[in-house]
Amino acid sequence: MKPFVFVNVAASVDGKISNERRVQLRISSKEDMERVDKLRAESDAIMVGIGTVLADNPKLTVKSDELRKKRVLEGKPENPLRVVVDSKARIPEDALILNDEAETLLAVSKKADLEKLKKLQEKAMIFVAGEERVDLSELMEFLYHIGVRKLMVEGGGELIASLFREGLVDEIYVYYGNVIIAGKNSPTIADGKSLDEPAELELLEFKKLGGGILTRWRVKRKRFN
Ligand SMILES: NC(=O)C1=CN([C@@H]2O[C@H](COP(=O)(O)OP(=O)(O)OC[C@H]3O[C@@H](n4cnc5c(N)ncnc54)[C@H](OP(=O)(O)O)[C@@H]3O)[C@@H](O)[C@H]2O)C=CC1
Ligand SMILES: Nc1nc(O)c(N)c(N[C@@H]2O[C@H](COP(=O)(O)O)[C@@H](O)[C@H]2O)n1
Repeated sequence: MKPFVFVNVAASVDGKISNERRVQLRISSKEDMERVDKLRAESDAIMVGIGTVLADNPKLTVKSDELRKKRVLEGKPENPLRVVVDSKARIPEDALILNDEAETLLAVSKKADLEKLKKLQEKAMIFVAGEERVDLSELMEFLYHIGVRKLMVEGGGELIASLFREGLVDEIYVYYGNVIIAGKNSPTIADGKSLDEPAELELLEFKKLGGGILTRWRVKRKRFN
């Protein structure tokens, strides 16, 4: 069993999610950021890859006081669980995602350094899955087991591509901001190795939002290799 998995990313019109320096760029409009905050508040967990943590140093918390209060009234923690996919435990010990505003699960592989894990254990739950890289299917089963039913994936491109390759994505939201970023080496919505066959999607929704366009897609067929 696995949670319902949806991806949310903001891309330029040319499909980039950052530039060649891989710095955090604001692509979403104010209206889109509010939508993203609602999606976070409705989720049980929010996942990112270590590339995103190293580039952006995100907190992945719900920003609206009202939405956090609503979660508490519903008997949930103020913020969803944060999940970092990080085979070798490269996460800096002072990463904001390890702060005490929310619980964090660090998913590592057997390659992770045990001494570093001992230190990180004070700040995050550790889950080991996979020999070299984190075994994403095993991680999904574990998340379901601990009660995660709705998982939001916020990037980056390499993690998103792996999730598609393994047939783990149910839906994807792409917000196209009104910008062009360019750059052959700029990260895109799905990076890493290309899929053997393209993943087929069904368009569920599109609308103008702020200066850009919000699209929502369902993954029609899950296995591509
Ligand atoms: N505009 C937007 O909406 C967003 C933009 N971004 C941007 O994206 C960029 C970061 O993306 P990217 O560099 O692709 O990094 P990711 O966040 O996708 O992390 C990728 C890393 O995760 C680790 N990993 C562990 N197991 C797996 C697995 N099974 N499959 C895939 N990855 C795995 C790998 O490192 P290891 O082998 O060491 O474990 C890998 O290099 C930044 O520039 C950031 O600003 C990010 C999120 C959203
Ligand atoms: N939806 C969206 N729009 C953008 O323009 C973005 N740059 C991102 N980035 C994602 O949000 C994370 C930052 O979260 P916090 O504000 O620190 O809570 C960042 O790491 C990306 O995953 N998203």
